[in-house]
Amino acid sequence: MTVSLEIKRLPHGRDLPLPAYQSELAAGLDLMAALDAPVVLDPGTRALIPTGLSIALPGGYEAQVRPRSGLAAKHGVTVLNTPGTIDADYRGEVKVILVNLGQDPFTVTRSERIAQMVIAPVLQAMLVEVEELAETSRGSGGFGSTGR
Ligand SMILES: O=c1ccn([C@H]2C[C@H](O)[C@@H](COP(=O)(O)OP(=O)(O)OP(=O)(O)O)O2)c(=O)[nH]1
Ligand SMILES: [Mg+2]
Repeated sequence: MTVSLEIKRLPHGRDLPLPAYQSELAAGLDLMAALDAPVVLDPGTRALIPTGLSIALPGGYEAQVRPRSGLAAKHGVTVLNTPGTIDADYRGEVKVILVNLGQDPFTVTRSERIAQMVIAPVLQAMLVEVEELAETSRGSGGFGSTGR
């Protein structure tokens, strides 16, 4: 299924290619770092990485900013707030909060693919406040109540 997405390259990202699906049926558009200078992520630290892009999603959709498994598996580098949420009414720059959970410093360089953006439908809930909720057999059991 496809949906059209308005995307704008910001001045500091104008020379970078647009994000792209890396295979025919890929779910995520890879996002690149639009950095002027490399950023060193020491172990246990995070950084807000610009992508040089802003987008206008159609109403009823969100974009999720997710880690790339290669960076996570090889370097322990992931997206801190995964999945990051891009609201349909956000017009600012898409940014990625990278965190280094590995043991070695990791250097992020310009044009490096740092995360991926998945476009997904969202429902907004219409809240209906009640005094009592419908009963279920689970009830308030959770957090391992069914065993390991
Ligand atoms: O990984 C992310 C997460 C968010 N955003 C942008 C788009 C999103 O629409 C906006 C707000 O994000 P969110 O709602 O997660 O953050 P908040 O802390 O609740 O900020 P706000 O009060 O602006 O909603 O920030 C990003 O660029 N990258
Ligand atoms: Mg918010």
